[in-house]
Amino acid sequence: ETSTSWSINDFEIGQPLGKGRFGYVYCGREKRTRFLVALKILFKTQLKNSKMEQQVKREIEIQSNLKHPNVLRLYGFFHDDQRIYLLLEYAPGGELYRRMQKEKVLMESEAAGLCNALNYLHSKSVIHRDIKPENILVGKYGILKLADFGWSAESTTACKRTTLCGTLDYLPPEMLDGRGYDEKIDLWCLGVLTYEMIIGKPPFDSQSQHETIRLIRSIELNFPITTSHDVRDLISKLLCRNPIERLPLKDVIQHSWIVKNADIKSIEENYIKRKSTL
Ligand SMILES: Cc1cc(Nc2nc(/C=C/c3ccccc3)nc3cc(N4CCN(C)CC4)ccc23)n[nH]1
Repeated sequence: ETSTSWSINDFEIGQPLGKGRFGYVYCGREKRTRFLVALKILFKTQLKNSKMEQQVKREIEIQSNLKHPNVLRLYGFFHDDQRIYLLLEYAPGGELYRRMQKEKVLMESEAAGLCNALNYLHSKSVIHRDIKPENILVGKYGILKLADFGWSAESTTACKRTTLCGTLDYLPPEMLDGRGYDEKIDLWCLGVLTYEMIIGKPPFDSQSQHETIRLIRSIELNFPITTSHDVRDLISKLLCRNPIERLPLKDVIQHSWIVKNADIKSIEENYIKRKSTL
């Protein structure tokens, strides 16, 4: 936590983990302590051309003072004449959406952890605005880590990006109607994401984007018969067309399903138990 100024020479760079919008993310290790990190390397020239310096500055400001087990830590940053380096927490489980493709459904406890993260963000008046499996990493014991704050806070470009990337599944009705949105958008996305993690596909999934939009507008919610009553109850209270009817986070984290599933300890215990049965 000291304000030491790091340099790239303090780290051994491992294999690239992925390519973000403005540069690569590598696994890295701090030489002295052998502490694993994820190094997000951004090129200054690219940022300048796309006027993204503000965006990156905001990502750094927001994420560096967020400290929560379900929010990916930004430990610090440094730069040299060509690059900016973000020192991010290393999540050994990889990307959630890849894991969902492999394992189809997750443990209810892991999905519940996200509500705690969201509640924490809103208590710090941060709106994530882009909650979907692509922006979530899997930490130790399967604990989910909300990442990628490049689109949070006031940035209005989020919705353009979401539609650009074609993942309509997470768009709430107010965005489809071009109305304004506020932090209640995160509640809608939490409902969609919880549904997708428990059931294995998004609630308004369909072959055509047109049909998805129709389903979002009409909020046709169908649950498999195996879905537990309490998670149905929670999801139905989050996926309300009218944002003010959505269950506020303070009630979400007291919901029977969350209380039963959310605490980190039970996630760790379940995870270790599950690992031993595999
Ligand atoms: C910031 C960060 C990443 C991270 N960990 C990981 N990120 C990414 C993919 C990252 C990425 C980054 C930018 C764009 C696209 C993907 N992939 C990962 C893949 C991992 N493995 C090990 C576990 N295997 C099951 C899957 C492959 C482990 C950690 C990963 N911790 N902290």
